[in-house]
Amino acid sequence: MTKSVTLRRPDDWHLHLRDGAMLQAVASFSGHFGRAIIMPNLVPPVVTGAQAAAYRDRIRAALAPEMTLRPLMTLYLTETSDPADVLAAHAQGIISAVKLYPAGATTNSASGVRDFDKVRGVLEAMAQAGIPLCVHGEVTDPAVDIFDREAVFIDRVLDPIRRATPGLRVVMEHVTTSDGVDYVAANEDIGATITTHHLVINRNHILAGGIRPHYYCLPVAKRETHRLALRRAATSGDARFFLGTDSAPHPDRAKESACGCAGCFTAPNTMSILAQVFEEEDALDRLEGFASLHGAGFYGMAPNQDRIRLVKRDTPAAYPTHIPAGDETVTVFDPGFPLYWHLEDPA
Ligand SMILES: NC(=O)N[C@@H](CC(=O)O)C(=O)O
Ligand SMILES: [Zn+2]
Ligand SMILES: [Zn+2]
Repeated sequence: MTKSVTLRRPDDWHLHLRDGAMLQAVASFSGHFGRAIIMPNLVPPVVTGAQAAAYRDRIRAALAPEMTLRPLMTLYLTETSDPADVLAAHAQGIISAVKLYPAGATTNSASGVRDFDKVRGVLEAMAQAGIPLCVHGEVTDPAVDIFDREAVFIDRVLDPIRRATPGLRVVMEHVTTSDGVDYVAANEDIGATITTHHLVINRNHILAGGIRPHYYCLPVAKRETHRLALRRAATSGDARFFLGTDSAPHPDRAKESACGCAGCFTAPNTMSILAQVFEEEDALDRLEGFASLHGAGFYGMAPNQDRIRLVKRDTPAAYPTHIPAGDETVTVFDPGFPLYWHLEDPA
């Protein structure tokens, strides 16, 4: 008997679409989502409401008319961000959230925050207005081991910010550790996105038997116990955990380098991989919550009205291993197993 699962159309609560030729190349691969929170770490970053509106329009123009994706924009928080501009952009419906990058923590984060006291005014205004703060949760202290940077961030930065700013709604983006999962599960006014790739790979995939740049992302994948904790959280039914693919395309040239950059491009095969993961966890009935309901609930939005169907067939689903992007190529995330779950859209 053919296995299948029908879901409300899923949303992606953490997505990088880039700009220019890369935007043109990758946008359609996320076209089947209902909505996506678009990350603002362009060069230069999306800092003002006007920049966010212009970027939103470039994204809309890159999507074919039949695509369902609606971009939900974010502002990149800097130490000089103007609370009035943030509030106005939200009041005008241009932005859905603000993104906090600790300076130097990840791709294009140089304009991020060094001194968290400097953004206190913006965070207080956001708490008042109910604007969520999306956080890249890693410290940048070179003395802290890269595998510990998420756990240390919770103690040194995230928890103090939340205590100092009651009512601030925080999304711990791309949570990668059991420490992160436990912190979210124990608190209110907080949610967490979990990526597709962190449900599949642990740190061995990056380093054992040769260095594999296409599995390198930030936060870096941790040891197996953490991957298992993420799987439990994603399949738990707890509404604080929801899908944010963090699909983050880079040209192969930039990843296959002596100093390769961080990011996995998972947009093309995310739904097939997630169906496989949830089937392995005997939790296919919870995929809809994770991918289609919990995130919308956190952001105070209704679920999408229409549905998609995932069908398990005898033959693997076809997806490209690489895609062209201008003069470059981008490698699609390889989960390391064949994908028998096919996306049927509409259901
Ligand atoms: N996740 C990544 O490894 N990279 C992201 C940035 C980010 O989300 O931290 C990117 O923009 O390439
Ligand atoms: Zn990040
Ligand atoms: Zn990201």
